Amino acid sequence: MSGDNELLARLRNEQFAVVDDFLSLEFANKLLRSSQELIKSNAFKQHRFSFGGSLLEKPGVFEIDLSGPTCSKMPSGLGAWNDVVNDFAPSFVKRLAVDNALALKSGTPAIKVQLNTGGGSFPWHYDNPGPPSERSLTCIVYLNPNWTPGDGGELVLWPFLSKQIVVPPLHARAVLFRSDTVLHRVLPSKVRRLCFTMWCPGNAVNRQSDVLLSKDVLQFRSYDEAQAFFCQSPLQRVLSRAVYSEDYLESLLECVENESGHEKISLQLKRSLVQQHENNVNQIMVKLRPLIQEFRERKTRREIS
Ligand SMILES: O=C(O)CCC(=O)C(=O)O
Ligand SMILES: [Fe+2]
Repeated sequence: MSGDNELLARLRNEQFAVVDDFLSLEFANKLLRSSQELIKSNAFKQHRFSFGGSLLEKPGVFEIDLSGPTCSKMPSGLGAWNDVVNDFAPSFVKRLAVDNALALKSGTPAIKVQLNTGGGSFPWHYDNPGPPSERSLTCIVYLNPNWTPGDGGELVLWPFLSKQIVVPPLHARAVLFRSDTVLHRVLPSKVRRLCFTMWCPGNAVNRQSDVLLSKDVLQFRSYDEAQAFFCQSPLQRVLSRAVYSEDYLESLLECVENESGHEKISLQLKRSLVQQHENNVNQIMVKLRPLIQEFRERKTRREIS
């Protein structure tokens, strides 16, 4: 239990935590074997995501939604994944339910098993981008006993205006973070890479003060004070795409243009993604230009220091 308290303190103070040996080696290996059965029976489906009104494929990323209606009908069954759904995940949520800030809802969280191959990546994003999402805590668990540097597939966390943290997807390692304040991406994976994610919903996410950037909120006495505020507030999501504009676009194109897909995206789709991204950024700039410019400068200073 003291382990849980330490974990919760880290989540409160830093908004993320990396936990090695999160699973026993025996359980991690069992999950790996069940995943291999599921791969053989073609149970993993193409991952899709929406951007600017289009539903796009992430080439090289496949998944099984363990909360979905189809998973009980898997040809070979879920094997050890049943233990995650019925026992491991709900007891994990129960252990962390003491934390008032996360205010986790009890029960089984949403769970996804994910397979990346041949260059599959994720662009910069928040797992909880705003209402109607109820995600409070993300917990990703990696199942890659043979991962070595050079394989790619690292998770990169980017706490607001802070340094990037690159996390190798090592076997039985978990990465936990607040779904509404931790910007992150996944680097292209050159080898087969497995993980599962538990998204735990909370009762206290996306309150008005987390989504509405009013004039009252913007009464800062200094940019240092503003930075300290946005670092810990989900309101950073309003600014993030403009502050990290180049990084968002570069990672988005890297993700959808991955050539392991059936065909390269058309020039027309690429243009419309760039346009949509620029529209989003301009909408933020029109309202908050001085603040964004200052934060962009602070970001650059951090990168070169
Ligand atoms: O594959 C990972 O390490 C994380 C994937 C992710 O960010 C997501 O599913 O939202
Ligand atoms: Fe994510």
